[in-house]
Amino acid sequence: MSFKVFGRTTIVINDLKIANELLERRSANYSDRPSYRMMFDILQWWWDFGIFRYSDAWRLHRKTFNDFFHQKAVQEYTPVQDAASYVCLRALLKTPEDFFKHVRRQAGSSILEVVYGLRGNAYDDYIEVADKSIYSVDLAFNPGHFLIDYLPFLKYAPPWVAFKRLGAQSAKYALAMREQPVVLVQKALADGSAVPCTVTKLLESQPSDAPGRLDLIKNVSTIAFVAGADTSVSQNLTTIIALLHYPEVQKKAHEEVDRIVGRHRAPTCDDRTDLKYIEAINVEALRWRPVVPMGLGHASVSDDVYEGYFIPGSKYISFYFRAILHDPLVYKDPAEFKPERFLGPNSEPYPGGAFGWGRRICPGRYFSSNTAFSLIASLIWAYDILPAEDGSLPDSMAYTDKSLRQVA
Ligand code: HEM
Repeated sequence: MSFKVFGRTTIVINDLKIANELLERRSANYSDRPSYRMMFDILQWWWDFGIFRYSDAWRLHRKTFNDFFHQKAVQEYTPVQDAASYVCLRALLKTPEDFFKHVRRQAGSSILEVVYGLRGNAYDDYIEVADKSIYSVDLAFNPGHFLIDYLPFLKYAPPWVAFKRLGAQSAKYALAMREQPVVLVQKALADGSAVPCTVTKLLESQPSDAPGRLDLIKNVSTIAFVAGADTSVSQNLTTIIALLHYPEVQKKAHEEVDRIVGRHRAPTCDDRTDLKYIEAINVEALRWRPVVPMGLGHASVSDDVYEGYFIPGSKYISFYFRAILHDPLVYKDPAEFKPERFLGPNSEPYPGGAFGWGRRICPGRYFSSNTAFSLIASLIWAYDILPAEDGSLPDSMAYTDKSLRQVA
């Protein structure tokens, strides 16, 4: 399907076969991004390589990021993620009413510790700044939310226009969020108190006079939190909602954890290969309520033809994940939460599209799978997840309408 808004054509992919063909097999032609003018020019997220055009600058950022987050590299971080899950378990016992905050801290604090070596109160300071910037960006990723993405000349609109005022408020936080933690790490390195982390490794491994060195370090470190924290939280909250709505799934998960881990210790990421049912629960959560329901836009580089359809270059490619990941021809009873679909000899396909496709596929997916596993396995081990005392359940469809799916 395609449609035109203010002369800009958007092609919507809603079929797994087409997504695989265009975005995987022909990914050299479909790895560009549309120009996110609101984010770049107004909200000052020009450092975010997730929205860079397909270019050498993007390749350099992506490679640098990937050096720290590829499948093998993330194994080094699992003790940090497991420790964050135990902190969450204890916090839930003390103040269960702050449930959302604790689940968010598990994902956010792991990233901040791995990337900047930040611990304790430094997490709260950072969150305060980041939240103020991320709020507007969630809106800006929604196609069509800001007209400037279709009418770039609006960049010259006067400063009192609503989107400009919003931009002016949140831009200073975007820049502070990128700047402050790296400055803290530099100071810690200077006084000998730095905790080894991605930024210390980058600062120490690159010659201090290399052009653009500090910008690159700031850019790749900032994106880890902004792309990785709330996405993981969304997945984890979806899983918790599913466990409430499907008590039989929770029962099987309890049985698996009791059988394989037992009561004498809590689970860790090292149990991932053995706790297959927990693993399947996390995968099913990604399919059931995809975290980024419309993905991140791709764009074609040059003209192409697919099954007789002409696809011109520079066109915006969007996704309808619900159609792809709830296709009844691929997933039986797609509306049901059934981890079993990923187990056994006739298992259904892994919903990898939830992390995107081709050269732009989410480079944080290995890290986030550990975050999800660590939290859900620990919660199952420690608690029964039950409805409220009055028996009510959260609405399993109540999410916000932002680009990132968030429990309402
Ligand atoms: C449940 C968790 C997550 C989900 C569902 C998710 C999903 C996505 C999706 C759909 C994209 C766009 C892919 C495309 O354009 O084809 C993306 C991009 C990205 N993600 Fe994730 N993500 C998650 C966690 C993370 C984490 C933990 C990190 C970092 C540690 C991260 C870092 C990134 C980055 C840097 C990009 C931009 C890639 C590029 O443009 O080259 N993500 N993610």
